[in-house]
Amino acid sequence: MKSQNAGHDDARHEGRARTPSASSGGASATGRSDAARSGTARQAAVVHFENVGLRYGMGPEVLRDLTFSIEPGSFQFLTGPSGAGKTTLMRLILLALKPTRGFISVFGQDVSHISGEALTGLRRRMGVVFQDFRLLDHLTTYENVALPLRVQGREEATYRSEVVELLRWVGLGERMHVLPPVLSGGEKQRAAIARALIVRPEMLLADEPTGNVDPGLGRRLLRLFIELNRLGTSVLIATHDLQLMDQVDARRLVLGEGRLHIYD
Ligand SMILES: Nc1ncnc2c1ncn2[C@@H]1O[C@H](COP(=O)(O)OP(=O)(O)OP(=O)(O)O)[C@@H](O)[C@H]1O
Repeated sequence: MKSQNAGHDDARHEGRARTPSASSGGASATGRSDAARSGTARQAAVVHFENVGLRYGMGPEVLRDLTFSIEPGSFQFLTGPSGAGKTTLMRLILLALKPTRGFISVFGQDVSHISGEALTGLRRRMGVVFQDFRLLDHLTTYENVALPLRVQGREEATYRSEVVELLRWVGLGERMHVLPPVLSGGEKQRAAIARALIVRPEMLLADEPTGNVDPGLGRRLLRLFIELNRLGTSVLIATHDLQLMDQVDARRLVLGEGRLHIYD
């Protein structure tokens, strides 16, 4: 594995993005400038950050000069000590926070001056597993997982078997008709994962998705994320769990002291 400070990582990411002649410097044989190629790399990336900084209120900068891309169909872990800014970075990607400085694009779209409607459209393309699950207590497990499909306006008859199959897969077949308050922490986590996966998102963001489950189930959930990734979804998993990360030879984004280091 090699480490690179994400702040000096542009050339590698341009090479990674599927742009012709993206690895050489200056004007290329195609006649396109570095700036033009960089623009294409941004458009090709699912997420692109350039010199992004974030501070809460008048506090110190929590994230500094983050420059990196998440490519279509890629799989990566986001890690770093407690308080390093993993959740903050996820919230920036989710467009729940605005950066204090720098540039962010999501699905090729500059999000600095985006309308509320366009923002909702971009968010719908992402599946999210929050650390605190965010299940609705008055809906059953089945209804929670089916909710994103209902919001899309789909008829229950078109998705019922899909939802039931996914619930069985995550081991909640017997718990689909109960309300979240009676689920265990691990069961809530699996329900939250199923709800994120049911829409087959283009990008999945998961904050500590195996934090409340035993190692066996953690491996099973990891396999589910890998399978989703094989089907084309870009996956970003924030975790402290070294054992989990050691099971996959995946890229690691490591936050420390406000900076991002990337290990491919
Ligand atoms: N809403 C907020 N207002 C002010 N400071 C905040 C806020 N949210 C987070 N912070 C601070 O920003 C820093 C990064 O927090 P964040 O939750 O992103 O870290 P983390 O890496 O996800 O931590 P953990 O692994 O413990 O979940 C911390 O110092 C935290 O105290």
